[in-house]
Amino acid sequence: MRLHRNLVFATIDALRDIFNEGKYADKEIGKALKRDKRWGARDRAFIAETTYDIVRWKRLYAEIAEVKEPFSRENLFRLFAVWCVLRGINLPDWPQIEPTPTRRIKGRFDELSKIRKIRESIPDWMDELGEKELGKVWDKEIAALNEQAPVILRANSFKTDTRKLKSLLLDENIVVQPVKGYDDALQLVERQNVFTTKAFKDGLFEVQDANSQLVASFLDVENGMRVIDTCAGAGGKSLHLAALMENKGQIIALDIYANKLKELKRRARRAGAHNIEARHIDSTKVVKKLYNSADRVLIDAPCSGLGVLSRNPDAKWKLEPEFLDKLRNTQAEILNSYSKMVKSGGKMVYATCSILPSENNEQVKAFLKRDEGKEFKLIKDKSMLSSTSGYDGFYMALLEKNS
Ligand SMILES: C[S@@+](CC[C@H](N)C(=O)[O-])C[C@H]1O[C@@H](n2cnc3c(N)ncnc32)[C@H](O)[C@@H]1O
Repeated sequence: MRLHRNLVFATIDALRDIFNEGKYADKEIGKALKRDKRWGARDRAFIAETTYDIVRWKRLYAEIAEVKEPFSRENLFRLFAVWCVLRGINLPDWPQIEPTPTRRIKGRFDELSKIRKIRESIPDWMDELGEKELGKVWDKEIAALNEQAPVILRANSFKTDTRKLKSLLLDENIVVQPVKGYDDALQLVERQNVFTTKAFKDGLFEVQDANSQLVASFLDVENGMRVIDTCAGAGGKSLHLAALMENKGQIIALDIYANKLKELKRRARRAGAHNIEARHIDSTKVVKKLYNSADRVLIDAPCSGLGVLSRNPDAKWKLEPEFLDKLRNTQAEILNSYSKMVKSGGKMVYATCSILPSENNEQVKAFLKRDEGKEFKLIKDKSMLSSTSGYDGFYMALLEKNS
């Protein structure tokens, strides 16, 4: 592989802002990609994938390169040199890149790979927590979460189906395959930008992980129901619920962030979902008004996101144990409060994109024991691991309120 100086420099600048200024990887990559309009698909893929790789492997590479944060520009180039050597790419003869003995990098890699938290490039606390909560499974799970996530589409059943969409995408030179066990899912054979396709602009699909596509179906919705998506964000699940309900009935999409709901409305228009009403939670009144009113309630709770590390590797470095404690309290409060929106005989799904029992089944168990949960019973739950499914880690529990 021949390395292009301007692409590498853009990558180094993005890494500087992500590592030293705490910026979000997806935003910085987006900014970097706008630097030169002449860059083609491969150039853009190089910047995105190299940046994500170095973010993912920050701890391992920093230990190999013997550099510490905050990283100077020289340090960032040393991390980049490690990336090159471990991928078998010849180091370019540039003044920014110190001549580094390849053998030394490989030797340190072999040595350091014996220690899991360094091999898997995660903070000490995360490794301890993963082992405490998942036991032996953690070893395989964290390895799977370090793999690059596949790109999965959800065919929008209002407008198309997987067979038709596959053929339309092929006309745009995008090859996809159905995913067994996931009715509306198509997997990209090769990573490509799908957002510029006509099919996307026409609202024929959303990009959504395969396991995430199981959540809306778990809620057991029917046409004509009143459904509340309490933590709707930009609407991934609301859009899916609207499709499952064939636009019949009502979906109320709530979130504490108005900007996310604005994006939800834009996506709903594109998808042709007309039965979603977005309501910003700007006071407790918004929630209270909805008590005992819904046939179905979805709580897609804010969580650690440990199940989606392959998609958001910078979460490894942004998450902190104290924040996780706060999140668990928020999850319990949300369960207490939003469960009140369920009508007698109605159902509720509590879901997270976490793999930690303390955010998942243990939250549900504790809820069922509290006063707020005494009218509910657990119908079924499902934990999805990345190491066994090949997709994001998710949890979902279906609960029913007594009639
Ligand atoms: C896992 S994300 C939701 C993703 C979304 N359902 C989707 O499918 O695209 C969790 C959401 O909960 C929202 N949130 C956090 N605290 C909340 C609260 N107290 N009430 C409602 N929403 C909350 C966050 O803004 C975030 O959008």
